[in-house]
This record gives sequence, C-alpha cells and structure tokens, in this order.
Amino acid sequence: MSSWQAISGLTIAIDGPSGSGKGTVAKMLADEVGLPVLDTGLLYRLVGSVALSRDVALDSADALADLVDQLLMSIDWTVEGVFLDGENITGSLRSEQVGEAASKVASQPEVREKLLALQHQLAKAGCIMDGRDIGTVVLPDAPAKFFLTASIRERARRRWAQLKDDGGSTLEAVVDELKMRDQRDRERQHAPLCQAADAITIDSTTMRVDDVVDRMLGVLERRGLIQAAA
Ligand SMILES: Nc1ncnc2c1ncn2[C@@H]1O[C@H](COP(=O)(O)OP(=O)(O)OP(=O)(O)O)[C@@H](O)[C@H]1O
Ligand SMILES: Nc1ccn([C@H]2C[C@H](O)[C@@H](COP(=O)(O)O)O2)c(=O)n1
Repeated sequence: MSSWQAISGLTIAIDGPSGSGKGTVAKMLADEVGLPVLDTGLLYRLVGSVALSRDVALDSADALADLVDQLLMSIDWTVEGVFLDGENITGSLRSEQVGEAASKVASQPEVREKLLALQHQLAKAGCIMDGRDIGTVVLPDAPAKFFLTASIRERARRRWAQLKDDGGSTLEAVVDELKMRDQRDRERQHAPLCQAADAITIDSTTMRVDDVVDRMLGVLERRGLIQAAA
C-alpha cells in the first residue's frame, strides 16, 4: 500500500543525463505515490538493439523508420519493461553498447516522432515517465517536472560500480563514454536533452536516493498533487 495518494491522472516528468538516477528515483517515487513508471529509454534501446542485430545503419533515417514501424506491431511496452513477441527482453537492453546505439538512433527525428504516439497513449491514465525530453516534448503540460543531475564523475562512478562485476571498463573509460553520450543527447537538433523552463533541478551528486525522493514528494505535496493516504 502506498503512503501517498496521487490526484487522478497525475503525470510526473523526470529528465536528466545518463546515470543521474532517474530510473532508480522514478521507481521509488512510483511506489510512494502509487503510479506506474515508464522508462522511455527502453524504447530507444529496443530500436538500437534490433538495429545492431539486423545490421541496420544507426544513421539511416529511412531504414530506422521502417524498423520502428515493424517493432510497433510486435512490441508491448509496459511498466514491467519491453516485451518483444511476448518475451520480456528488458535485461538484454541494459548494456552500454545498446545505450550507445540508442543514443545514436534517438537523434533521428523520424524515430522520435513514431515513438511519441506510443508514449502519449501510455501516459494517458497517469504515470511517472523518465527520459530526456519528457518535460519539454512528451508531457509539456505535466504539473510536476524534475531535472535530475549529478557531476560527471559521480555519474560515472555509479555506472562503473554497476559494470565492475562484468570486468573490463575503467572509471576513466566510463567518464569518456558518458561525456560522449551526454554531448550527443544534448546537441542533437530534435528534442535534445534539456531542462524544461518549469522543471525543478535536483543535483543528486551528494544526495542519497531517499533524500532525492523526499524532496520530490515535498514538491508534489505543496502543489496539492498528492496527499497522505488514509
Ligand atoms: N543519489 C544517488 N546516490 C548514489 N547512487 C545512486 C543515486 N541515484 C542513483 N544511484 C545509482 O546510480 C546507478 C544509475 O542510476 P539509474 O540507472 O537510476 O540512472 P539513470 O539516470 O536512469 O541512467 P540511464 O539514463 O542511463 O538509464 C544505479 O546503480 C543507482 O542505484
Ligand atoms: N526520452 C528519451 C529517452 C532516451 N533517449 C535516448 C538517449 C539515451 O542516451 C538513450 C538511452 O537512454 P537510457 O536508457 O540510458 O535512459 O536513449 C532519448 O533520446 N529520449
């Protein structure tokens, strides 16, 4: 049972760069307020992953648009993750290689346009959505928007800690990869990673996840968007 009750149909946008903690915080906040959480990065990861496996060029607008059309007929994107032909393939989308491919295909406007309708459809009943363009493009009217940041070094340290068990990467290599991904996501022409004018910035560099979630809950309560559950 959630500790808070959200107003009907509430949408909350959480944007920020890779490793800022969006996914982790979104899930915890979702548990607190009883809303579903949708990780939009998974959609771009799916397109990137299938493009890699089918040798589709990551900068080919036409081929990627065709691929998205095919995928839209066979994917099910739910709060549990992404299902392709009935199989939950979320775990296979988490690698850095797929993240990199996702960032590349995400710079194609045709890909973004086609995924937008799906995001709108799923947000209708209310949700917490995390990504790069949620507050600016996907849910511009969301009554609560957060932009989560953390220093590049802290984000890389978090990502490196996740990858360490797989061996291989050094912290410096992860810093470089994150810098490249940030730059691509921020500098693309269509729906780049940027903060909505009405988003609240939270710098989590030295904050615990619980404290980030508490700060968000405070904003939601002050705005009358949630109230303590009876
Ligand atoms: N405030 C925090 N303090 C310490 N570790 C954190 C904090 N927030 C998140 N983390 C950890 O950092 C890692 C990355 O977090 P998460 O996957 O939520 O980031 P993200 O912004 O969703 O990244 P991406 O956009 O690449 O999916 C996770 O291991 C998570 O537990
Ligand atoms: N709303 C979104 C979500 C994701 N992307 C792109 C850019 C990211 O580098 C890549 C992977 O996202 P992650 O799973 O790491 O959050 O997908 C985007 O452009 N817009």
